[in-house]
Amino acid sequence: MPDDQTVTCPGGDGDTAVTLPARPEALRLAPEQTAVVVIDMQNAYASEGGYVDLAGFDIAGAAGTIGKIATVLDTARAAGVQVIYLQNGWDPAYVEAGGPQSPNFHKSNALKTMRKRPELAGQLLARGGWDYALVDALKPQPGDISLHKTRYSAFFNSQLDSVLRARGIRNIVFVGIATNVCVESTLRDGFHLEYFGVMLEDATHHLGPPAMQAASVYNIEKFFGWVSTTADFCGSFGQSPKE
Ligand SMILES: NC(=O)N/C=C\C(=O)O
Repeated sequence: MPDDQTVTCPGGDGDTAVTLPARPEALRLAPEQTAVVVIDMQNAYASEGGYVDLAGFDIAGAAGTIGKIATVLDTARAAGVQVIYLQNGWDPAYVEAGGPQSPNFHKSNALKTMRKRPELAGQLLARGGWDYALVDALKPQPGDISLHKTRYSAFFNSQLDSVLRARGIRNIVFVGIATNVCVESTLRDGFHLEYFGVMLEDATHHLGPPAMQAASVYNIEKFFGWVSTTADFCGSFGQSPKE
């Protein structure tokens, strides 16, 4: 019977389900129908000398998310929750980025930074380069899935939807950078594709002023999904050892 305090997500009425404390409601989640999606934990977004640092954003808070995400992923793997990494960027010739006919050409701060500083051309978010690579502390483990994306939403022109559907996964736990850009874009698209999305607020980091993190948390809690924490995720799924 549905109640206002707990939402039973797909699979959440089965024997394996755990209760994840979250806002505005707790969630009943089955590990085998849940994935942790790690958004863009690349040097570009989390390391000094990476794209967002060079573009002038404050990345001081980004390092703190790395340890939180590592803890979440250890717990997820032990509980049988699928881990999926996304990496944002383009081919080294930037064909996938689009030219002047694409809004991405005009809005991507990576492309704009490279146009302003030609000595950086070919370095930012180019597949195969350091900037595109995942941070050393968060390398995929056997059984994890790695996917590429070329725009903010991980659902757009990627394999994410089919990878999830092929495994019967309907619930997504989001961690990564940036809360207000790629995390929120993906969670919103997931909502429209009927995925249940929950963001771990202390395992994400925003781009721009702190109000951006608060705005995304508000949007997600109020309109698109649920918000929880690393400690609550680990407390819930840590009780759920894989068979
Ligand atoms: N990963 C992200 O949220 N990216 C945000 C901006 C960009 O990629 O330019």
